[in-house]
Amino acid sequence: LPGHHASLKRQVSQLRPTYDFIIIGGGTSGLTVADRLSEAFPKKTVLVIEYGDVEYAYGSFDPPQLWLGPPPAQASAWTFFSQPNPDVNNKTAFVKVGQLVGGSSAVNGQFFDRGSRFDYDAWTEAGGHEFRSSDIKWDWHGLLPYFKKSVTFTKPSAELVQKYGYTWDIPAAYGGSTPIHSSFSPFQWADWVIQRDTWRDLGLPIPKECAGGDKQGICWVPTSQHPVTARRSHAGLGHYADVRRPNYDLLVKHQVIRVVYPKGSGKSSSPPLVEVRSLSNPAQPVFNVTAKAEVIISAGAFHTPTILQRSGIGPAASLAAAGIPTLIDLPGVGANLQDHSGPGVIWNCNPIIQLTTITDTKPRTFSPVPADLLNATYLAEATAQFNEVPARGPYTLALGNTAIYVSLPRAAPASFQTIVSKILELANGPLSNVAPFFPPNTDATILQGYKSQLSALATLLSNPQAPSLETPWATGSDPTAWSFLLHPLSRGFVRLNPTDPLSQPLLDYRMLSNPLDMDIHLAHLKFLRTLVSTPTMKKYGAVEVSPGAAVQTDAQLAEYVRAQMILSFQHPCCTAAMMPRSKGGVVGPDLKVHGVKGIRVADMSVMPLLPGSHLSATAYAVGEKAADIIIDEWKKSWH
Ligand SMILES: Cc1cc2nc3c(=O)[nH]c(=O)nc-3n(C[C@H](O)[C@H](O)[C@H](O)COP(=O)(O)OP(=O)(O)OC[C@H]3O[C@@H](n4cnc5c(N)ncnc54)[C@H](O)[C@@H]3O)c2cc1C
Repeated sequence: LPGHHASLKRQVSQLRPTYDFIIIGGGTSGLTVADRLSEAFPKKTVLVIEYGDVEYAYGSFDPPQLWLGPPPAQASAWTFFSQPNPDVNNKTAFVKVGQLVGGSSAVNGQFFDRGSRFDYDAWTEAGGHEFRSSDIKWDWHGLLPYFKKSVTFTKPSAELVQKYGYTWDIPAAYGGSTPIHSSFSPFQWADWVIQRDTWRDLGLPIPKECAGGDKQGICWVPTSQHPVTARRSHAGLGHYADVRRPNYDLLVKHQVIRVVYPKGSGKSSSPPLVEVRSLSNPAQPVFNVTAKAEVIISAGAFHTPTILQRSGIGPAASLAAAGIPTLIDLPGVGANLQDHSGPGVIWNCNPIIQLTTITDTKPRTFSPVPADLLNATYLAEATAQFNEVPARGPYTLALGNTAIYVSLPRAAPASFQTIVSKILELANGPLSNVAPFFPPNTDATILQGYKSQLSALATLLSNPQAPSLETPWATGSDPTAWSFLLHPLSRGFVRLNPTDPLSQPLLDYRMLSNPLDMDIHLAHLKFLRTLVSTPTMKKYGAVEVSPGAAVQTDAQLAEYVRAQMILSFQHPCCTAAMMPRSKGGVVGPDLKVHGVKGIRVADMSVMPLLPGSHLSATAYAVGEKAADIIIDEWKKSWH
């Protein structure tokens, strides 16, 4: 990112006396909101306060050498280890979060998909009748215009279409012209056809477009990538660096401590002040920045609830434990943590395995394959290709751009009804039936909201068109089909560290605390294990390596899940959920925090339920919709 943008501020002394809007967190959703508000109100001022810096991001796949080794120590991402998960052999979740201008969009795997229409419809269903009367709708129809607006999709060249068979449908899914780019990589590994043919053998449909709400079968997923340079497109570029607007300031290397109401004004008077501290000069006293209109918190699923809790907005007991006076007892702040998780199924295929040995001179069936990156010459070549303008080669593929999406009725025709009935039993039963999935003394409003969520999830999981399993397939030495549990039933939480509330929060994922998640994992795994019998896998001599022939019974498979599952696929969310207050919610459909004035939340923490997708496309859409809601409201009051 260009470091000398006129609006870039490094000291609070460089700020204006006041701002109309203050946005906390210069990440995916936050910068989207900032861009739109500064555009809509040229005479009003917008300040974004960001913890990290304006810098080149180490992404998941750039610089490329990171792919194979551990990432170097870097300032551009936080790494978290959760508390141990008792139901998963006490394993801890390892989670990364972007800490720079652009937030997680600047370091993620660039897989740029959206959930299915049913995932977003479930948000409305979970909100229940309290939200049904709202004019603001967060269902698929309410979000689609913002999905479309939030990106510019560029269709691939005729040559790439010919080579790989990429498909898309612009009217169904795209049409926007925002400088956040979605395009297809110019590269595929040669063995990608094994995946395609295997999935085809299973009879899965191949939709022309999976971003238009109907996401079932074998999907091409674009990459968040510039169509010409083939390099990462992210919020820091599209919603900050590319924007030249005199009313838009960005303060970097400052941590927002809390939002605080001016003395004597009380929580009902708006707007609060934002208290910040310098990270580059810790000796500097904390500083209050004044917002004349409102404050929007967009610090992501871990830090948004932390900032609210430091502001005295959260569960009274944990605030007290951290020595923070309660402004408003809102038990849902930090609760409802969800993430994608799952184990993989691994095969050994003759033509691929023979390539894992660099010195192997046997004739190749496919070339190149990811294992070639173990060869220093190929690695250097791939790196050089990535550094060309436009970039070429394997690193432009980032995380990959295909996955299959399968519903529970399709994956487990014989058992899905039993699973769904058990979920419905919980949804319709007493609170005491769901209480064991939560820590002792969990507030009744949270349990009530959880029952509403279960009801919506039962609808979702019984829908043959709504995916419950995502499988991105990693080729390479051993082809692996990862089994993403798209709609988890277990809930974790994020709490302030009571001994040091300014440090990183404590995460408790509580994975598999609802044992029905295990039933769904088993259903997914059993489905994936059938792949080995497809004609394509047989043709390549595939043998299941893991779970392996010895794992047959449900009990053995469950042990396999506990031993092998990855606890976070880097999609934490839902910790300031858009649910009624009576259901443990934190914000309403207008994204205002329940019970206080002048504070909204706009980021991945507002989702009540995790959609069946990677999250960045939804984060942009949430930012776009949040901005529209805010603009609409202030336009009315300023005219
Ligand atoms: C390693 C990784 C891989 C991923 N892969 C993919 C993928 O391939 N595809 C996909 O779609 N999604 C992926 N995701 C998820 C997706 O990128 C995120 O869910 C999404 O970008 C989150 O957006 P957000 O606006 O909620 O938060 P973020 O974009 O994380 O923004 C939050 C911002 O707030 C700042 N902040 C936090 N606390 C404070 C504070 N106290 N004061 C000031 N600023 C603060 C942070 O520094 C950050 O910049 C991945 C994420 C990670 C981390």
